[in-house]
Amino acid sequence: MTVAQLTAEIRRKQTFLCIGLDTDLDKIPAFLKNTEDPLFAFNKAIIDATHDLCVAYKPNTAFYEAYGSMGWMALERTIAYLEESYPNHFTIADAKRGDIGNTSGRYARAFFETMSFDSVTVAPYMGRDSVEPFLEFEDKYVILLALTSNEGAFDFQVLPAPQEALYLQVLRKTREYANADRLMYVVGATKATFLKDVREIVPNQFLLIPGVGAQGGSLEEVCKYGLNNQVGLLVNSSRGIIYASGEEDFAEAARIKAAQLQEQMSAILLNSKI
Ligand SMILES: O=C(O)c1cc(=O)[nH]c(=O)n1[C@@H]1O[C@H](COP(=O)(O)O)[C@@H](O)[C@H]1O
Repeated sequence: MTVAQLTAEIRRKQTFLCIGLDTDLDKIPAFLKNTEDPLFAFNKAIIDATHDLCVAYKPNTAFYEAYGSMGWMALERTIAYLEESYPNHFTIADAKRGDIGNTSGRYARAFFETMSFDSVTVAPYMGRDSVEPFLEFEDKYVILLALTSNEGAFDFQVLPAPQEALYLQVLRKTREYANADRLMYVVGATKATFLKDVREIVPNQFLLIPGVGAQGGSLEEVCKYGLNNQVGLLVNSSRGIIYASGEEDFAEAARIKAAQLQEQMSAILLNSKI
């Protein structure tokens, strides 16, 4: 899926919501746990209940890797189901990878070829040759960590390096990478005011914004500083949507939470005339 198609879907559906599939066996409803593939059964129900309210899904691979081959199989089934049933949704493998070039190339193959994700999250710490192998794939995107939502982001990401904060240098430097048009960036919703500086360096790139919902970030603040004239945002919520209920009504409860965010997004798009 291309960025142009993603933007068209955002406009058509009036939503830039990404739903995080951080599917945790300890949190899913008890009645699903005895089924043959509980992680996939949960994901399928959430996806079927919310697909018209969002434009993207982001499984975080940690939640699947934690269960070994059973978890990885559920991840494969989830991406295959999305590709088959909802091919107009943008898919993000939240894997936060990045290694020497030779190894990054294998990670890229895992997520873009063996599985058919549209994008993968990548840590920029190892620099150009750790990121560029991911950028070689046509119509596939790399979402680079710029300023993350957690408290520890202040340990390194904002340090002067030396002229400006490291996360701003990450943005500036990576614009020079081969196929930089396939780069998107992560900025945490908990750091919404920083988006002003981010947008000065990357006015046109898509930003993935996690941290509304369970982490307390504000959608209004994110939009105030982060929207561009093509929208340019994917705002993710995981726990705040998928664990709205731990009972049999979990999928309907997730739909209600997703609908609340979609309505707010639709109103923001209308007011800002984007
Ligand atoms: O790359 C990410 O998606 C990510 C970056 C970041 O800075 N903060 C962050 O929370 N995330 C991920 O976004 C999701 C947030 O989940 P909730 O806090 O439950 O909405 C988790 O999968 C996190 O790993």
